[in-house]
Amino acid sequence: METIKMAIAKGRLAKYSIELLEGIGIDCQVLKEDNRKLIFSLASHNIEVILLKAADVPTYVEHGAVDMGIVGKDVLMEQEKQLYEVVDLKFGNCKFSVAGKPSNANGKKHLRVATKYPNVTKKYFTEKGQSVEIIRQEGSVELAPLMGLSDVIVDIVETGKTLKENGLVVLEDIASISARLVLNKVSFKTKKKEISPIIDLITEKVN
Ligand SMILES: Nc1ncnc2c1ncn2[C@@H]1O[C@H](COP(=O)(O)OP(=O)(O)OP(=O)(O)O)[C@@H](O)[C@H]1O
Ligand SMILES: O=P(O)(O)OC[C@H]1O[C@H](OP(=O)(O)OP(=O)(O)O)[C@H](O)[C@@H]1O
Repeated sequence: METIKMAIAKGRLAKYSIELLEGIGIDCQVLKEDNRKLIFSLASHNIEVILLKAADVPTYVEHGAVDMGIVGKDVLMEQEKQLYEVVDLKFGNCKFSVAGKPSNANGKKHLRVATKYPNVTKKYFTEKGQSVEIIRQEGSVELAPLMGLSDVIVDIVETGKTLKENGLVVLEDIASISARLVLNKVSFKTKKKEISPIIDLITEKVN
């Protein structure tokens, strides 16, 4: 049996990803130990797990550095990498929205939009025929309209708390987001025997 290499996003999705693997009978105790290791061998199932930044998961999967990965749909939409998206894991639920001050800039000919997701933003407004200037941010995107840097933002909304506490409102919803199981296209063929049972168990577990 060949080893299956799996990438899991650190951060918000890690805990749920580990719970999912445990839910299908894979012992993940080593992943819960408080250390700085990044590669973990789940020997009982011949699986190697690597932990990395969410935004790097599709790169590892596309290049075949790992066979499969767990990552948010937001990251997949932004990056549009060549990989197979096989299961909606139904955790990490949130959405992409356009948000701004209640007295928003709708109707403006040219909209300034602050975001961590320039590609998603560009695609959305292009499809609407709205001309935009995209102002790339690394975080705390909600600040931009408050400080006059942008007219609106495109960001992730989960509970809506961040928007509310900063006096912003959702103006338009763009897409629903949840975590996805993704596969390298070559591994799907060459390691089908090892990968298929895991996909089946995960599919059964989340549905
Ligand atoms: N409220 C939320 N804000 C951001 N991401 C969320 C939220 N709820 C669920 N998610 C999901 O969790 C993933 C982000 O988790 P993580 O904590 O790694 O994010 P991050 O803040 O983008 O990380 P980083 O610090 O690496 O920039 C997203 O890709 C998304 O799919
Ligand atoms: O609707 P809510 O439940 O309030 O969640 C949404 C917020 O969470 C994320 O920010 P994050 O915590 O990742 O910080 P960031 O601003 O540094 O991106 C996102 O960018 C929103 O700001």
